[in-house]
Amino acid sequence: MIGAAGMIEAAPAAGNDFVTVKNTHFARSGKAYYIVGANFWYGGYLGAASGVGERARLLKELDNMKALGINNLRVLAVSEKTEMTSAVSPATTAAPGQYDENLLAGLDFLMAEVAKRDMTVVLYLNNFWQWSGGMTQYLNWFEGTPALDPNVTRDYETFMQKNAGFYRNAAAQAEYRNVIAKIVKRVNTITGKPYTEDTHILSWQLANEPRPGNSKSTPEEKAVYVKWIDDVAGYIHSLDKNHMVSSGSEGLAGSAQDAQLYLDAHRTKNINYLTYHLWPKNWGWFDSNNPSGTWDNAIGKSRDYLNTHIELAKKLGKPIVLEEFGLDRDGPSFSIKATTKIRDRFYREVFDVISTRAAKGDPIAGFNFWAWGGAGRAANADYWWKPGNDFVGDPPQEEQGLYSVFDSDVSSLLLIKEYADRLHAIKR
Ligand SMILES: O=C1NC[C@H](CO)[C@@H](O)[C@@H]1O
Repeated sequence: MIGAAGMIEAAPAAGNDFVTVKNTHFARSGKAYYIVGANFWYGGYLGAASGVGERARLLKELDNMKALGINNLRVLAVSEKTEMTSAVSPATTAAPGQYDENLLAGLDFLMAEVAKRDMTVVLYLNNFWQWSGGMTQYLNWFEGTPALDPNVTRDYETFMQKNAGFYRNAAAQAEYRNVIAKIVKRVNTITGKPYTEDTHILSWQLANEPRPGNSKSTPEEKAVYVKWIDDVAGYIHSLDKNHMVSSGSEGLAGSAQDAQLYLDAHRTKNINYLTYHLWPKNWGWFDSNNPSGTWDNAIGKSRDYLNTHIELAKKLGKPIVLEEFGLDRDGPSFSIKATTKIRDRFYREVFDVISTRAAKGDPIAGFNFWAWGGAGRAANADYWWKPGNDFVGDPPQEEQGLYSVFDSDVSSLLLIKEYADRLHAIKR
């Protein structure tokens, strides 16, 4: 369609209303809206017209996800240029005020194609981790400290404690707000539509997995974190009256295991719904070199984690989205040839808890598995990403194949389809 502005307009999609919160659920065009989602951090990268862009692949990935019943994508909106080898390049912003228009237009293209398929997108505006530059890169710009790559320092506790300095650094926060305004107030160069008017954006998200500090976060760090979430979410709402805002929190694992902190950080009216993530291997509950010996521990703790957060959502009276979860391939192996029997069993366990409690009316808004690898393939024998390689579900700070769900993982895709159908069938 050629719109009045002479711009190419996406065909009007079915549900042309914003997703909103209705009591403790999502609603859209008067109906319940459940997220059956994929993490697709690189969706905007594939949409670029040149350089890293692979628009033909993007269209195929979106069609394949749509066919499975996937209706939502969680996407990195902004990356920061950095010296760190564990980070993606190129980056959306090379320095304060300098932007890569090719990548920004890639996000435009993604949003235009998402609209044609009536999907929705959660766009996160920063990253607590280093794989897109993120908060440590802001501190390099404004504190002059080296951007810290935990893959190099092997010291996550120090990384997390120093990264929390981002919330207190006034110059970094000012630039972060400039970047937020750059994206939120953008006009899509493909459709001519302002992002604030795009009903296919489900929400803006402060960052990927923001944490208050490390596992020993102090009361002062926690107070700074709670205020940061409230202030930045309020700032986004001041720019955009239409869309929801979420934090991107992992839940208790990202809140120093402090439930009161998680509640305090998400009580504000500026946070419209809750998020949590589930990582049994990352958190040491599951040892993929000893699967039979650690499975019971992993699945028991995972079920507890799921149910605990649904209960926390009840306490706050807000919907909650499980927006990341994953497990590695059998072996363990990064190879696409490896089977995924254990991961499929884990996915089914997670889906069963989510779909059963959603059907009962619990404040569940859906899930996003981590992460869509699709047609992407690891390029190097050591499975590490290098500039120019395919993008897969695993960002550059992890082996390419660790948690990705590829288009050849048929058993996993069928499982996702099975549970997509279940969630979409829930009537509220
Ligand atoms: O946000 C995230 N959570 C866990 C993923 C897998 O380890 C990781 O790749 C990503 O940084």
